[in-house]
This record gives sequence, structure tokens and C-alpha cells, in this order.
Amino acid sequence: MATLGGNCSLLPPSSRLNPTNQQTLSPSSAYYCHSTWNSSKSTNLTASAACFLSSSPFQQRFGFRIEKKKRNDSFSQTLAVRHLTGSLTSAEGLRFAIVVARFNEIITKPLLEGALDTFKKYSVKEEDVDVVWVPGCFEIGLVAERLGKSRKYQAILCIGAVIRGDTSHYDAVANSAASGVLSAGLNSGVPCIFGVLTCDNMEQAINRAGGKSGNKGAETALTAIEMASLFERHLKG
Ligand SMILES: Nc1c(NC[C@H](O)[C@H](O)[C@H](O)CO)[nH]c(=O)[nH]c1=O
Ligand SMILES: CC(=O)[C@@H](O)COP(=O)(O)O
Repeated sequence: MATLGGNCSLLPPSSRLNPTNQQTLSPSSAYYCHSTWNSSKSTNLTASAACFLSSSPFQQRFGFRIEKKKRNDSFSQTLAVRHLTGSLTSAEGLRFAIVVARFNEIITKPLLEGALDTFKKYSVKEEDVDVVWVPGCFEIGLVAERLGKSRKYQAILCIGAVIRGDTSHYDAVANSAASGVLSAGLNSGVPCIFGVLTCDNMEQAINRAGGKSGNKGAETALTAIEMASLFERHLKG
């Protein structure tokens, strides 16, 4: 919910709505104000106060008309809120490192190929990608952190596969991999993306490495592009 009131930048200083005129706005529909005096830009307002705002005395007083337009997103954007997002369509020029575990290579190789194919589709150049092999998932975090701190890459993808055996070893490796990748991102300030499968059996892993559940390596690459772009566009330190 948003309130249209004293901060409405469309209104000239002399005609700001006073507090008693403020309307509580619902996120269900959008209204476009066409100002005749302020700018040629249309501004998206979220409002249910249609009757009040679009009545002709309002138009005469404030000099703009309001058109109702059904919105199809699930939440409202207000005049005051900026939405910062990464883009998938401007990946050219971004640099990525991929840390990939050799353990369960029959799974990690197709995950890596999925990631590389996706980079190609999204215009990331081959010379902007470095692949670093490590023995197993346990080693990924350390290497990812070093690569992040090198400042050479906009994001680091971490690829591996932990597959449950008979003992609790699985839990130790899977948890270490997850916390290692998380720490690498937090400590380096560079997005480190978690592309490690944690599966109960080989069948689950095959399904996620290009089988019937898709290729999680490809998904990891998309996440990496979005995060790299988000940081480049909006969160540069
Ligand atoms: N069991 C799995 C491992 N184990 C190896 C460790 O990751 C590590 O290389 C070793 O303990 C030496 O430090 N690695 C995987 O990637 N996947 C597994 O299922
Ligand atoms: C987690 C593993 O994949 C594995 O190498 C350990 O298997 P196990 O628990 O049977 O020793």
C-alpha cells in the first residue's frame, strides 16, 4: 500500500495535496498521470483513488488527466521506490570464473558444459571465462574466495556433485561446500554462485546434469550473469 500525498513530485509546489486529501492506494491497478505542465514523461502511479483523482475538478485544478491501466504484476511500484535488477541481456564484457570439482566428473562435466553453452547464448566471450578444476567440492570455497579477491571476475560459478554414500561423509562434504561458497562470496564481495548438486543417488544427479530435470549448470550460469550485472549496474563498491 502506498499513500499519495505531499511528496507527489508531479504537483506544483502551490498545489500539493494537503494531508486531508491524501488517499490510500491499493496495488491492484495502475494509473498514469499525464502532466501538462511538469514534464512530457508519463509517471506510473498505483492507486485505487480513481474517482477522486480523475474527476474533472481535479483535472482542472492540477492540469493533468489520469488514465486507468490494469497492471499484471503482483506488487506495486510507486513513485518513490526504485527496483534495482540485474540484466540477462547485457552480459557481453563481463568476466566469469568457474570452479569445478573433479569428483563425480561424469556429472560435473555436463554441468560445466551447460554453464559454458549458456554463457555462449548470452554473448559472454570464451576469453572472458576461466575454468579452474579442484579435486572435490570440499576444496571449492577456498579457491572461489581467492578468485573473487583477485578482482578479475564479476562472478564465480561453483560446480560440483555430492552423492550420498553409506556414511555421514555426504553431509560433511555437502555442508562444507555450501558454507564454503557462501563465505567466499561474503568475504570477497564478489557473487559466488552455488551450483553444487546434493543428491541421494546417481539417478538424481544424472537427471539434473542434462537429464529430465534440466541442467543445473546452465541455471547457475544464468544466476551468475544476473548477479554480475546487478553488481555492475547498481552495487559497485
Ligand atoms: N564424496 C564427495 C567428495 N569428497 C571429496 C572431498 O570433496 C574432498 O575432495 C576430500 O575430502 C579431500 O579434501 N567430493 C565431491 O565433490 N563429491 C562427493 O560426493
Ligand atoms: C559422500 C560420498 O560421495 C562418498 O564418497 C562417501 O561415501 P561413503 O559414505 O559410502 O563412505
